[in-house]
This record gives sequence, C-alpha cells and structure tokens, in this order.
Amino acid sequence: MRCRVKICGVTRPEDAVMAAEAGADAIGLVFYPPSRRHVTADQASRIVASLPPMVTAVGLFLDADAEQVRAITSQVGLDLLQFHGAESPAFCERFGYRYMKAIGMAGGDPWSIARDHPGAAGLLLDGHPPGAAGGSGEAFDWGQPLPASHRIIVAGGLRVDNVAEAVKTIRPWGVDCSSGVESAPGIKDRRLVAAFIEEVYRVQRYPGD
Ligand SMILES: O=C(O)c1ccccc1NCC(=O)[C@H](O)[C@H](O)COP(=O)(O)O
Repeated sequence: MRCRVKICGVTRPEDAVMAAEAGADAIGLVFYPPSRRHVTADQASRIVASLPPMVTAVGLFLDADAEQVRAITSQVGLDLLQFHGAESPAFCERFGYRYMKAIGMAGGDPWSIARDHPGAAGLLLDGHPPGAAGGSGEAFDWGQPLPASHRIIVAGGLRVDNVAEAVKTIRPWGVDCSSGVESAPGIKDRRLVAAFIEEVYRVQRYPGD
C-alpha cells in the first residue's frame, strides 16, 4: 500500500501546483480565520481551480458553525473536509462530504474519537492538544497503540528528516505536513516539499535503510 501525502496550509495557487507536481496526493486549505494560513473562499477557489486533475482538495475547519461550513463548501470545489475541533459526528456528516476527523494527540483519546466517528473516512492524528490549532509542528509518540478501525493519517511535526521513521513505525494510510515544508507560515518551500515527498517514496522502496 502506498502512503499518501497531503501538503497542508496552502495559501497560493503556485504552491498547490508545485506540491501536485512534486507528487502530493492532496492539499489542505485552512478555513480558520485566526490561523496564519487562513484562506478566504475566493482565495481557496483560485487555488482549487489551479489544481491538476486527481489531486484532492481538503477543507479544514475548527469548531466553525454550520453556516460557515456551508458558505465555504457551496463556493469552493472541495473533495473532502477535515474537522480539527470538538465537532460531533452528526455535525461532521451533515454537509454530505466525506471527512477526516483530526485528533489532538497531546491529551486526546483516539480510541473514543474513533468509536464516536465510525463514518469518518480517516483519522488524522496531530501532535497538538485537543481543540488547539494545527500546523504547530508538534509531533506525538508514534510508538503508542492506535485504533485499527480507521485509516490513519499521521500529522504533527513531520519533516524531511523524521517522516521515514513515522512511516516505518505506523505504516499509515497517509502523512500530512505543513510547517515542516515552509519558508514562512503559509508559504511552501519547493525544495522542502519535493524532498519530503521523495523521502516518503524512498522509505517505502527501501524500508530497511
Ligand atoms: O495550519 C493551521 O494554522 C491550522 C489551524 C487550525 C486547524 C488546523 C490547522 N492546520 C492543520 C495542518 O496543517 C496539519 O493538518 C497538521 O496540523 C500538521 O501541521 P504541522 O505540524 O505544521 O506539520
């Protein structure tokens, strides 16, 4: 099984195209106004319009109200939603999209969230405390037991020099990286993005290295 790569917190069409051309399977758009990576619906629409085919556009929300989510999803051509707060399963499901539930692993309980969200397409395990914003570069303990009920996407503090260890330890469905491939918040660095994706490919070809 090939490990998918999502590059999160994209704020510019050129970065979305660059990530896709480097091999990213998905890009993430942050619809959380306090974030330094926040994008408006207009910005996000331009980014999604620039994407090559077969690259997934993921919309991130953190305890947004339903009207905000509806306003964004009606304007932006998203493929998947990602909920980073204390959203209930009913809330996550009401928009008619597949979704990933993010879990803040610094104190969060992945087992109870997995039980509560049987319909989630995947669980995105991040390093921050529950309810805090993501994109903080904090990793969690990859050696701990994790629920087997869902596809796992590992996030939080991943970089070129540690993603191989995360992939070998967890064998996740995907990995997600934001701050580790940036030159500034929301600005993705071409060399870091390419090196990160190449490292994910490399460790799967040569897991013994
Ligand atoms: O990036 C943000 O500012 C953000 C704000 C609110 C919710 C989620 C947010 N980001 C999520 C991500 O970028 C990633 O899924 C994840 O947190 C990995 O970030 P990093 O540790 O920087 O690689």
